[in-house]
Amino acid sequence: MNAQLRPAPEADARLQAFDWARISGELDTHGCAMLEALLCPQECAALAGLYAGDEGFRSRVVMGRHGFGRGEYRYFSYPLPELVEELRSAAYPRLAPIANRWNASMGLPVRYPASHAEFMARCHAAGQRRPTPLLLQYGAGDYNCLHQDLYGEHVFPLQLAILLSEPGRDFGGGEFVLTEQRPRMQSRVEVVPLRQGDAVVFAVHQRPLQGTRGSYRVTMRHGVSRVRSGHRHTLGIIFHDAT
Ligand SMILES: O=C(O)CCC(=O)C(=O)O
Ligand SMILES: [Fe+2]
Repeated sequence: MNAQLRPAPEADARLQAFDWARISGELDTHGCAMLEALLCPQECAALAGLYAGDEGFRSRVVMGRHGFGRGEYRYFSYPLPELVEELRSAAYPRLAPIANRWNASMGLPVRYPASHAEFMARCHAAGQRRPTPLLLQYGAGDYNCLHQDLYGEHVFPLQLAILLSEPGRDFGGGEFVLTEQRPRMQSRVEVVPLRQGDAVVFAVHQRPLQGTRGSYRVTMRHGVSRVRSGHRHTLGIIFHDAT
């Protein structure tokens, strides 16, 4: 990798501290893995605080207007806040080998380049130029329906969500949930017990599942259960851009 393609050293070192063999194993087994305390409380508060500002976003979506749930989110504009940009480019090279392994085992031909800059070039060349990292904001009664963050032909199959608020103190309810729909079987649900600053890395839409008769594809969706009290903010880092 040349210098321009290399992720920022600070974010890279922070991610390096996690046990990637464990994360990779949990992704294979469960379709998600936690990265505890990826951000400190000050960083969480600073990021959540951006939500109310007038700058740095390309659009705002009120979920209730689209049947997406209740609550709202804003997509960042480029240039992304430094920390978001750094985490996106530093997390990607650790996830690309997992994504490539998953595609190989699902019989999918797409392979992902080693650096996020190279993957961005692929997205941008295909007209997917709009940034997808976002901040979400929920109040009492809000929720996020099960969904998949697909924004065009090019999809990176893993994404990150970082909880910026502290459960029990800032909000109640509002659990991050994932469902896994297996062919001709009943669906499985997973609740991810995030605390403030924790990240979850999870499958965007499909993942391979090792069965007794080989590997098959399962369909994943994620969402947030009803926030029962208080306010909850999340940072979402999606690696493909949008049309
Ligand atoms: O608020 C959450 O925890 C879920 C956010 C989400 O849907 C995403 O980051 O893609
Ligand atoms: Fe999402």
